[in-house]
Amino acid sequence: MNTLKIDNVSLAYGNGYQALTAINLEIGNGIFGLLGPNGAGKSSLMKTIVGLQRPTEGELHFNGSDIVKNPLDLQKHLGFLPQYFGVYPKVSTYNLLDHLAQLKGVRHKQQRHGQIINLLQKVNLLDVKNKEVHTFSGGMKQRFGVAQALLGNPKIVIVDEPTAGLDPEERNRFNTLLSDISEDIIIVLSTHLVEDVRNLCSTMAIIKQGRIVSQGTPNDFIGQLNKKLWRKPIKKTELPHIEATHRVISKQLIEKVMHVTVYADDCPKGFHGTTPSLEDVYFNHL
Ligand SMILES: Nc1ncnc2c1ncn2[C@@H]1O[C@H](COP(=O)(O)OP(=O)(O)OP(=O)(O)O)[C@@H](O)[C@H]1O
Repeated sequence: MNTLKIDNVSLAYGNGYQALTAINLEIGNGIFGLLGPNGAGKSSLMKTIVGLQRPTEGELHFNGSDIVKNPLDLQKHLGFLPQYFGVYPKVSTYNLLDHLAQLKGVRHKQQRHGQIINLLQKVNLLDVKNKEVHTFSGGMKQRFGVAQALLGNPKIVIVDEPTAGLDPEERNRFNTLLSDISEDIIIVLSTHLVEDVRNLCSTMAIIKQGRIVSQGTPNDFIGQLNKKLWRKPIKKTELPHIEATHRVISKQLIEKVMHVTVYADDCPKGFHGTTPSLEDVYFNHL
């Protein structure tokens, strides 16, 4: 079992901006979802974990090792899948993976070959191993991204907004792949897509303005809202009054009719009970 322990971590940038405040998280094998809106501090936390930023305060340990003092103790076990890839040089998929594997320290040619073929099979790109990556579709590029992140058998993989821009089929395929590889390693998934967290993550935290506002399992989160959410279809003109008198969690257009969901201990007049979703939890915390 791998462990990443984040104790009381704060980060202020050079201009004085406080991006993270007193973050405490303990993460084990499996997919951990870090959910938050744009600007909440997800990338700042990822950069601090991988050692690109030194925290202003607090400690980080990976498998017992102090990774603020010795970032390499995490970096040599790290795979990273960024949101977007840059432009690839005009080399084949196989050769690019071979080059990246060498950079990751996989020295023996035979060992590299075995790993690359195995990974290409896993991400379903073996048939196109001689094609250049820049000719791939978005989904194929993301699967290539998984293969490069897994070179050198990492113990922790950081994934930043991985399904942005993928069609539903590719997104499904990608999520299944991520789920398959997560058994023996830590995957930290940073995203603002609630559905991905719901489908993939065994544990999760919501980050807002640099602070963790809640953490637990998706089911715990949803359980907190049981029998607390009420819904009804409304005319748009009714919305200001409802917002002034209720705690509105979300507004959704269904077949052009606005449906409003509110939080309350008892069912407000004219509303009916609705089953909470992780999205409701997210909106409730924001
Ligand atoms: N180098 C920097 N110097 C100063 N402020 C920064 C720096 N990098 C990020 N910030 C600020 O820190 C805050 C958090 O940014 P961060 O990129 O961590 O958010 P995020 O949750 O990853 O957002 P997004 O989903 O948009 O990438 C933002 O207000 C951002 O402007």
